[in-house]
Amino acid sequence: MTRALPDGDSQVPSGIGNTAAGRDDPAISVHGLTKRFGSRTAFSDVSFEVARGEVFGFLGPNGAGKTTMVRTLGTLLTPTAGSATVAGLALRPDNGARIRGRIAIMPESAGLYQRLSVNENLAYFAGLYEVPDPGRRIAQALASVGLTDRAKDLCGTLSKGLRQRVSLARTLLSDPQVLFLDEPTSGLDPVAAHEVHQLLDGLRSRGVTIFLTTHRLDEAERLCDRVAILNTTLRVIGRPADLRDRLFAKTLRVVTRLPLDRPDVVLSGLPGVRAWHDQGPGDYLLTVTDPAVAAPAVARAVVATGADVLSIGEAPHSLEDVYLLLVDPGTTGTSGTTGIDGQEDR
Ligand SMILES: Nc1ncnc2c1ncn2[C@@H]1O[C@H](COP(=O)(O)OP(=O)(O)OP(=O)(O)O)[C@@H](O)[C@H]1O
Repeated sequence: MTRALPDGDSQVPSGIGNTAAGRDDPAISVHGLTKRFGSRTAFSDVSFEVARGEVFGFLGPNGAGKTTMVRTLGTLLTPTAGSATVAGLALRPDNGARIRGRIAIMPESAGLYQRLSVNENLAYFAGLYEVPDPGRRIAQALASVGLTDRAKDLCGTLSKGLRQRVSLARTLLSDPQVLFLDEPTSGLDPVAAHEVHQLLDGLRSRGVTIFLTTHRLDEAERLCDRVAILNTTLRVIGRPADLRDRLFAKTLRVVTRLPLDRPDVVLSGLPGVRAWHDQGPGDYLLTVTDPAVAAPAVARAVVATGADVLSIGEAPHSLEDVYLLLVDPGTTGTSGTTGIDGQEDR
């Protein structure tokens, strides 16, 4: 699904005649993009690609540049340097209107008129976007977010989760190829957030490309094909599972009822075991090359000493571990990091 961005592939097609590219071309292609506000750098020299139909997560701490990236790719801000294509069009001022015709942005705050009904809000925005056949489009968008029966309610009377759904319906009016969602579940309770996740699953199955910023690592892990971690510069890109494997050594945790008498003798030199240390009485963390090879060997060796094994299993790392390691290395002292040499495009 993803395409590499090889060296020298920085040429963005020029000319307003850059019509939608072929199905294999990326939905978003960013090369060396930088945005500064005066002396403040929001993001610098960022490169990545998002495939068509991909759900791409953009993670980073406060002030990392996520919203600025969304606003830049959404043609609301002009980049300071670098180039990009969005929905098959070069990111240039003279392409702004055409790009906006192919994308939609859902900002962090819903931006709805509280004293207008759901229907009136959507009709207003359909007019603004010059959506053809607005009545049908509004009905479709409302059905997509499960709000058909709330169409006449005033937006001001809706819960935050329902308003977020109206906001999502608004972005669907123009039938976008690429949807930018800036923290779509910010401030929602778990049930409302789950509903938004289900809606995004529905959009994914319809082939919409989704560019999603979030602080919620569980959300990124659950929804995104790939994630990028940004902190002014891009730190890493990859599938959540690949990032965990790439950044952390595999570890096995072995817990015995009583501490082993000679763990150094028992655990050293076993197949697939590279190193070990104890985390407490009868609690051992082993760095292994392949858990499937190491676990049976470790189990046999420990049981052969007469010890009772209470549990043995792979110690998982979460996307949160990856995030903390890259964004704030001081917060992790975890074992077995393999190190990373900065940004990586796949
Ligand atoms: N219009 C602006 N003028 C000046 N500085 C700005 C402007 N917009 C953003 N910035 C600065 O750019 C940097 C990146 O901001 P941005 O809002 O993109 O971060 P973010 O990752 O979205 O943060 P958060 O997670 O807190 O929403 C910050 O230092 C911010 O203060």
